[in-house]
Amino acid sequence: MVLADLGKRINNAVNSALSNSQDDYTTTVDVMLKNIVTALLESDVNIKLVFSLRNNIRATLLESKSRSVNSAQTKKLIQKTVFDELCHLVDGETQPFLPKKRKQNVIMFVGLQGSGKTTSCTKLAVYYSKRGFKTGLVCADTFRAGAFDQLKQNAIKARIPFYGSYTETNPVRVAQEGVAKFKKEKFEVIIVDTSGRHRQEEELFQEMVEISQVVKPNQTIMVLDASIGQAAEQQSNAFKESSDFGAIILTKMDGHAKGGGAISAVAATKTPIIFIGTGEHVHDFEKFSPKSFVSKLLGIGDIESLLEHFQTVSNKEDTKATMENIQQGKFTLLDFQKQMQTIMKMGPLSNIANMIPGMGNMLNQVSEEETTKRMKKMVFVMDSMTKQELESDGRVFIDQPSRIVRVARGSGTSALEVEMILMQQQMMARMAQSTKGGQRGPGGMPGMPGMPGMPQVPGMPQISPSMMQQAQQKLRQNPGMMKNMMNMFNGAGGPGGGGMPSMDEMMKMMQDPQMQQMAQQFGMGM
Ligand SMILES: Nc1nc2c(ncn2[C@@H]2O[C@H](COP(=O)(O)OP(=O)(O)OP(=O)(O)O)[C@@H](O)[C@H]2O)c(=O)[nH]1
Repeated sequence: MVLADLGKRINNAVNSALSNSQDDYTTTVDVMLKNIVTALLESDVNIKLVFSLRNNIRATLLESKSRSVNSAQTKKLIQKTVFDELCHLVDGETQPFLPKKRKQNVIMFVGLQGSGKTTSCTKLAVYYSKRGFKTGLVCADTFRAGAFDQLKQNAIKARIPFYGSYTETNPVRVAQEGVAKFKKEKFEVIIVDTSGRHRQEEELFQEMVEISQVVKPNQTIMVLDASIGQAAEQQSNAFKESSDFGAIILTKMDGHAKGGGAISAVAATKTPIIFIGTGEHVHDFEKFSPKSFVSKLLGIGDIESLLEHFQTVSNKEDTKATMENIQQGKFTLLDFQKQMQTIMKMGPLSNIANMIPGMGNMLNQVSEEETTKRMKKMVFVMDSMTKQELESDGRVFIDQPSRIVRVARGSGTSALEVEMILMQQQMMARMAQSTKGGQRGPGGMPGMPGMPGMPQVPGMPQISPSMMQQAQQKLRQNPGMMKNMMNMFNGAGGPGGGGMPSMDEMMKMMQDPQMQQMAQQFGMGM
């Protein structure tokens, strides 16, 4: 998200206030606010909204009894007040409609041409379909040549049933027939894509009114391109007059620094933003919640979104099989392959890293391109294994090293690269073994790819023997560090400790300065 820069600037402003021991409390608050205000205005957030945020933060902080910025209580108050006010800035404070299971929910899309309507229709269809709703897509865009083909291609790729016509030119009739067909077939979510025009024409508004009258949507969603920044407010007001939409999807949040302006402008209209589009791929779609958004913006991480995202891209059957294996203390190469494929489907790694507390800068270590290349190689290696090898615990390769050479040849990699993958799978298998019998739960995040073995996040530098030696030397020179680390691991794994850390524990460790120092020495950025 391009908004990372805004988040960094706000963070810097807060952090320098927290560490300021020279100025008095009021001056510290004012300097912090000046920096936050400048950052928000430069991100195209409406000036009135920015000043209201500034006044609210100032009033809350100056009302506080404590006047020393050094007190832990004041520090907490500063952080909490800024966080809450940023949430308030992007919160429409209205609850959107939520489709109900075993009911027929019709959702109609409206928006200008090129805003990302068709793409978002498919993304939403995939979202609901992955959550067990029987979902269908109707293309009522008869205006743009190729619109039906676009929706059809997207729908086929995503395996979503669709309806449209190459010959019918009346969009109202297509919408009516499509919805009627899906209703008859007991579909639970029926999404209707309508045509967009390049400007807000009377004719377009009339068409939307007519379609709405025949399909009687339970929810109308307006799609807005975030790159228009605060102009989003004016555009959504213009649409509101003819189409009573109850929710907004903001697209192209990946490509524009003005996204913050668009979100706050829309929130000011009290229409809930339900999703944001963060790329062209069908899975580049995030459920919008003010807290999650601000957490990610400030680099606090957002496990909720990560799990949401994982649920959308993962194959339920595969995840279930892997979880069953882990519970029995197994982690086969096939499990590893499936997890890798899921990670690859999760979209740009920087998006994922941003959701994990403390991992936002992981990719600074290795470029995104290089990371993806390494991950692809891992998938190629596993694709070159036989079914029997994949379903094994990996020891067949240790017994017959000639298999390693064969796989390396088949995947265009080296024997060393194959060995590295086997080593990673073995490490995960050992962790699975340690969780056997449910004594400590699966550890890490259930079914979360790569998570049980955080140090093996693909793309992160591998630990070479010489790095290990250096780290050991550093540990010998600094026994306190070792003790601290041991304590952390011994305390992990729930009551009794000594086990695999849970996700929460893992996150705490990752944020611990000593752990971060350790990780640097091992050549792994956190
Ligand atoms: N980067 C990025 N591109 C997006 C996003 N959503 C859609 N797009 C791209 O925006 C372009 C327009 O998207 P469409 O879905 O065709 O737009 P539309 O609103 O249906 O357009 P009409 O059918 O002409 O009204 C396409 O190239 C999409 O791939 C997003 O969230 N991020």
